Amino acid sequence: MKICGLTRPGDVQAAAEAGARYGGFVFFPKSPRHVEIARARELALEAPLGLAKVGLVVNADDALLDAILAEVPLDMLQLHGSESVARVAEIKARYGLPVMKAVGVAGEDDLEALADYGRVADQLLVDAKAPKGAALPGGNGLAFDWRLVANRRWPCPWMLAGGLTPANVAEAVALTGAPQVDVSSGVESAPGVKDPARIAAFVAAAQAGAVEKAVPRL
Ligand SMILES: O=C(O)c1ccccc1N[C@@H]1O[C@H](COP(=O)(O)O)[C@@H](O)[C@H]1O
Repeated sequence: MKICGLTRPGDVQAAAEAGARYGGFVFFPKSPRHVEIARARELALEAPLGLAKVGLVVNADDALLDAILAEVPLDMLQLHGSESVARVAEIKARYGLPVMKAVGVAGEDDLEALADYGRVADQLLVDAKAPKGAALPGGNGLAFDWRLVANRRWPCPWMLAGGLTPANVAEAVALTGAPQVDVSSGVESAPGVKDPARIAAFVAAAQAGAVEKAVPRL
């Protein structure tokens, strides 16, 4: 499980204590979850072992990636813009870190891109496609039709994202068979403010969904 958009030390602790395996830091100034590099460094240094630190960027150039990685000890990069397949491969080679590519899904036509990116990325993040004109390419609290990706396999591991909440994540996991899930706005009390109780409820519900998938109720 990944909890994205951590901005305060308490968020990092809450994610780790709930059992999340990944914590995300957003480097995108338009986002209410944006963190400056110095702040992200402090948060990353406080993260307990076992919580992989993911840096989320949107169409970042090398200068920005150089600046982030010079300061912040990240374990993975999440590319959440319109980066091409070639750019994903370039970033992976240049920085030597695992790369997760986010792909927005609204219909069947979007699934081909997942296969293409899946051949170069280490992970795929299958998110809802942002509406035209949206300020953010993700983190909008919008879900897509999960039946589109039910029981799908791609060349690399994948995470389901987009509009997940403590109330719907069990159903999303049970329906899709997603091996991992990612959430941002669904575990907040206000934009950019994570809620420890919602984080704990989300992780517990996602685990319940995985059990439901493995052992369906009769
Ligand atoms: O969280 C953000 O602010 C954000 C900004 C820019 C790109 C992506 C962002 N978040 C990612 O989007 C998914 C879905 O978010 P939500 O759960 O629907 O709010 C999230 O998992 C983040 O990885």
